[in-house]
Amino acid sequence: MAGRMMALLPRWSSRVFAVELDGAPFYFAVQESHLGEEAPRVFRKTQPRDRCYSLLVCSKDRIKTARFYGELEHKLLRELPPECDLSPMSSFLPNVRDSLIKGYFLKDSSEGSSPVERLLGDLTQREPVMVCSYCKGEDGQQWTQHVWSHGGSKVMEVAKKYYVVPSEAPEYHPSALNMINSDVFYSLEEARDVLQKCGDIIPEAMSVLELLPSRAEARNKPDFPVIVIEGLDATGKTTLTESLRETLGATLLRSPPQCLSPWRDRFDQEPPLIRRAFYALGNYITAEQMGQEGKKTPVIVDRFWHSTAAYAIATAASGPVCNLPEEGSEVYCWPSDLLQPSLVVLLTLDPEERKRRLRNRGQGKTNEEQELDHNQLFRLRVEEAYRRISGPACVSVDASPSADQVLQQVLLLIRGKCHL
Ligand SMILES: Nc1ncnc2c1ncn2[C@@H]1O[C@H](COP(=O)(O)OP(=O)(O)OP(=O)(O)O)[C@@H](O)[C@H]1O
Ligand SMILES: Nc1ccn([C@H]2C[C@H](O)[C@@H](COP(=O)(O)O)O2)c(=O)n1
Repeated sequence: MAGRMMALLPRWSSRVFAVELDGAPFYFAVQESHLGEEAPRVFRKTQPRDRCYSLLVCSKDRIKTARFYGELEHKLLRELPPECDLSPMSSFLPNVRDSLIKGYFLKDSSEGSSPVERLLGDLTQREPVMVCSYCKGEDGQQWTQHVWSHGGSKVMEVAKKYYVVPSEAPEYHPSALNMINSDVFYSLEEARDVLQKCGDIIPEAMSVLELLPSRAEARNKPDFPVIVIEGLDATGKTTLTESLRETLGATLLRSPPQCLSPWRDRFDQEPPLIRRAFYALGNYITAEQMGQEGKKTPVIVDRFWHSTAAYAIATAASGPVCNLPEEGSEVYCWPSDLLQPSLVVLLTLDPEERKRRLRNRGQGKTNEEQELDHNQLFRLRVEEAYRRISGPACVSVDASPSADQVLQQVLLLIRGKCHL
């Protein structure tokens, strides 16, 4: 397995490894010769009896890789002894697109014999996982990385050994390397391709594919304006979109569209690659409805591509806002085959007022909505990603005044921009 894995991951010694401990990344690299380097910080934090391992998930089949990454975490949490700490880890070639592979860093602090090596040896044999163990040299400083292989009847053997050295933080956060067409989709074709490839493991994907337009056409502009209302949950989108529908005699649409409701929960359980492709496809179905309805009346849309992209980007990146792809990055560009609304309004709200509204409403929340509550950094990343998306960019409106005042404010914008 290690030989096959190494072929999938060429330039091993040009790779940087990032271990995330308590939300902060620790970087290291490997090299073939011993140059007397000091130990990287992640290893300096270990105790003498700790044994360290890395597991990186990769195969040529990206659906299999994405699904197995999630399953692996559950398997490890279930089967590892309680003295083991599991942290997210990744490996990448700095500034090389699509070079990021994800995995876990494992620290085993148990005393005496531990089942960890047998479990990892088993994984190496059966699954698309590359396992490495890390050993401290006799000088007490130099650490080495041992890439595992399975050798016939033996559970595992070491295929290759490298010296572990500290590495600088990369210029750009590594999560940005794989976002395009893995977290955010820029064409109907790319998103459809993902669902087509998982049809045999997720039968519901076939039902979704049947609802798709045969092709997307961004240039067929509707006669009437199309206005999208965006914002985090409980910022007042439903309240505002319903008032706009009444006031303007408009048609109200949403993304994901009603016809995808039976499968939304199912796709919410899938890893980002599949889940985000599902939401991206929802936008194309809504766009077709916008085109149809926009021939007859103005159209108001509750969430559209800004939501799909902003949540996807903010989830793929971790940590503070500076980890997002830089402003102006192609990640924030509107898909060329997706209908562009006449106006996108982003409702913004003070976090405390938003929580108050959520409490008053008292409905169940999706995992991502709960994350918005618990994780301030995630909320800040979503809000900033919304603001960075262009073509069309969103116009922010303060949603803290009364519902009627917000409506009047948005009507002013619509009349200014869309001549209604
Ligand atoms: N301007 C406002 N002032 C005070 N309360 C408001 C205002 N707008 C909406 N609300 C109340 O806040 C709560 C959330 O509003 P609403 O359901 O419209 O938000 P939403 O953005 O559609 O949420 P979600 O995305 O979770 O569906 C509701 O109880 C609603 O009555
Ligand atoms: N066009 C859309 C709409 C929604 N999403 C995702 C983003 C969040 O995870 C969640 C929020 O939706 P809500 O609970 O307010 O219905 O759905 C998306 O990706 N694209």
